[in-house]
Amino acid sequence: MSDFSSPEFPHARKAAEHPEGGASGSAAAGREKLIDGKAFATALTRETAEQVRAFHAEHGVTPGLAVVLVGNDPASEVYVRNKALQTHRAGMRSFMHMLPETTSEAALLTLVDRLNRDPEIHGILVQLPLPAGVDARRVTNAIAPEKDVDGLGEVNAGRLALGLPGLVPCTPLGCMMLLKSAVGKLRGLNAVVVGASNLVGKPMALLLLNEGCTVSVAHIDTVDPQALARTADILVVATGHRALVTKDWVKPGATVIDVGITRIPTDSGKTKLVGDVAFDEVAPVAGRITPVPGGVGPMTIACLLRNTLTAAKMSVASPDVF
Ligand SMILES: Nc1nc(=O)c2c([nH]1)NC[C@@H]1CN(c3ccc(C(=O)N[C@@H](CCC(=O)O)C(=O)O)cc3)C=[N+]21
Repeated sequence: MSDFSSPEFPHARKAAEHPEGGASGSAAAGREKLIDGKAFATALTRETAEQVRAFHAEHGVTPGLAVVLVGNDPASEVYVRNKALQTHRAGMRSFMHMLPETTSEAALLTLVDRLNRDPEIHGILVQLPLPAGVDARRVTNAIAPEKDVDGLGEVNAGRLALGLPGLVPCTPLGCMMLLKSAVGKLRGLNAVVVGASNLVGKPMALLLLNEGCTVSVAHIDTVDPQALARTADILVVATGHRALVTKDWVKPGATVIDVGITRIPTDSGKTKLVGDVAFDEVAPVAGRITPVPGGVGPMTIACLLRNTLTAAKMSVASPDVF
């Protein structure tokens, strides 16, 4: 069972094992500062796969994840296929529903209802954003709370706000794991979350609060987000504005978690992924920092698999949580 106040961190490496590189900007110091989300995610998924095997041996149940994608945005399709691949790699079953852009809200609600009743499915994720004309809140909320592996429905969001056990949104959960690994004890630290979305910013702020941080949230109406960010021992950035956070936003030694992912064209005619943090100038100032790609993104998928296993475990334990 997930516990908002004390998530398990199976691969947490203590901060002591990672001596700080100081505020110098050498390439070597830069590498030491990196928080390797990709490696962490690989280890976490390996452990999830082991637990899936043990769970199957004990209960004869294989965890199943249903992913619903509406429309044909190429980037989303790649991402959803990657999820399916990883799901199989972890020994789980994957049920893909790729629907046309013209899919109605009623059709989506009918599908979600069917998935809710399907005993082979333990986790349901409806990829966001949904097309205009579909009420995303209504669809998200139609997912049964015990299958809501995105943690975005009102029941799980409410449980997070109350500090009760439940399913935690994957991206913030992944960020917390990386933070625990990089920083160790979070209690008493100043945390600033830049961005107040329901998907990342708000649940992130609540998780940090539940861990004993003093939390501030900067958002679109915040008068001086830079000054606020500079008070942060822990700075989490999730705005979707690339390179928003420059070195002047960061207190020397702070731990910086970059959630943003924007795909931009390169000079050679290809594309590359960049974050919300101007990595090259912030890395020398930060104590520890996540890269993009290879930081938070891989953790999101690893946590989705972990949440699916958690949901499958709950389905056999018939817990009194929901
Ligand atoms: N209901 C819902 N839940 C989500 O969690 C959700 C969603 N809708 N809609 C779209 C966003 C986006 N998202 C990503 C997850 C992993 C990577 C990821 O693995 N990124 C790799 C790079 C992948 C690449 O190369 O394209 C990385 O950062 O290293 C990216 C993006 C989850 N989202």
